[in-house]
Amino acid sequence: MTTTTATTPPAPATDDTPVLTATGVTMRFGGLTAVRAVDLTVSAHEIVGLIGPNGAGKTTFFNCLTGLYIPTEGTVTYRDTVLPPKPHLVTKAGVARTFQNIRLFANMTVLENVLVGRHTRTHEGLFSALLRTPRFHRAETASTRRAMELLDFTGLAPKADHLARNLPYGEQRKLEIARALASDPGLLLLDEPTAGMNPQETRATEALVRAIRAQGTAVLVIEHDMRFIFNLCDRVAVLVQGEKLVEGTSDVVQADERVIAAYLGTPFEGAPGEEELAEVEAAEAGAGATTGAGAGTGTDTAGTGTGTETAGDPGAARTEEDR
Ligand SMILES: Nc1ncnc2c1ncn2[C@@H]1O[C@H](COP(=O)(O)OP(=O)(O)OP(=O)(O)O)[C@@H](O)[C@H]1O
Repeated sequence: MTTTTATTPPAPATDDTPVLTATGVTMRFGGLTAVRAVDLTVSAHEIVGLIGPNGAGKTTFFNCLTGLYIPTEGTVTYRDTVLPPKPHLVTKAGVARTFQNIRLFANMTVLENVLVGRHTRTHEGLFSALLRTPRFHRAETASTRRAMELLDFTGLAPKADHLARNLPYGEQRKLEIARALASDPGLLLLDEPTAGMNPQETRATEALVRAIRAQGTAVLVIEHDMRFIFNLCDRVAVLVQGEKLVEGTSDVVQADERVIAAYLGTPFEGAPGEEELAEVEAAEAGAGATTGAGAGTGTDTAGTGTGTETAGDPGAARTEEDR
């Protein structure tokens, strides 16, 4: 089994083959154009960031990529095949995602949540399941083995039997990622994976995303934490009022005056991450804690006590069962 560590995995060999190609994607809601003629590619082994102010159209763009919305105009292809406008078929094609507001099955165990994410990769029908055929048992065993590998990978294996709703907030976010990975995606879309996390959890998530890429899955990530984005991403695209303003490496985007004016404000001083590093190291020294993408912090950073709410958007906090 593979376990992630805080050590940064070596960057994989460059591969310019695009896995995702969005061309001229436009999404209108009545008179509002939320996304306007956006082009974006993500290559195999790339980590690409999508940033922009609130309401810029980032999540709407994700929804267009993943079949939740049918774009008013434009096309989205994954490995040269146009993606169907149905979320489960998009997942089956190889594109998985997490949501800004955590969507777990709160009353199912951690392992069961990941097994749900496996369903697009299993082919056993209802008949086979009802009769509990040997073929069904073999498929079930293989799914459980893969789910446990993913829990090990994300550091959640010791909590496989816990109910999802009892996990601390940061671990719920990790579980969402483990569940998305269960469909064996070639591209993973993460919508604000560190929202509500403390610096230690954010750093662990950064290591986890690198480890995901090292295993061959490209990543497109929306995030408001600019240090996370600029430390992590090979390329960053900036959306403002539905349009792509700039796209480039972290250095190029951070220095772009239009991006500073529209979104970033004052440029960073000093190397990104230094402040967090000092903060994390102080916390770790104090707590004698282990670090690493796989190490859950056990901290309920949302401060909700329930483990089911999101910090940034409490009104929107919900689980699959709430809907
Ligand atoms: N289903 C919808 N119907 C109507 N308008 C919508 C819908 N979804 C999003 N919008 C609008 O589209 C615009 C873009 O919203 P979106 O949520 O994509 O922005 P965002 O960049 O993800 O913002 P945030 O960073 O706050 O999550 C907003 O003006 C929003 O109100």
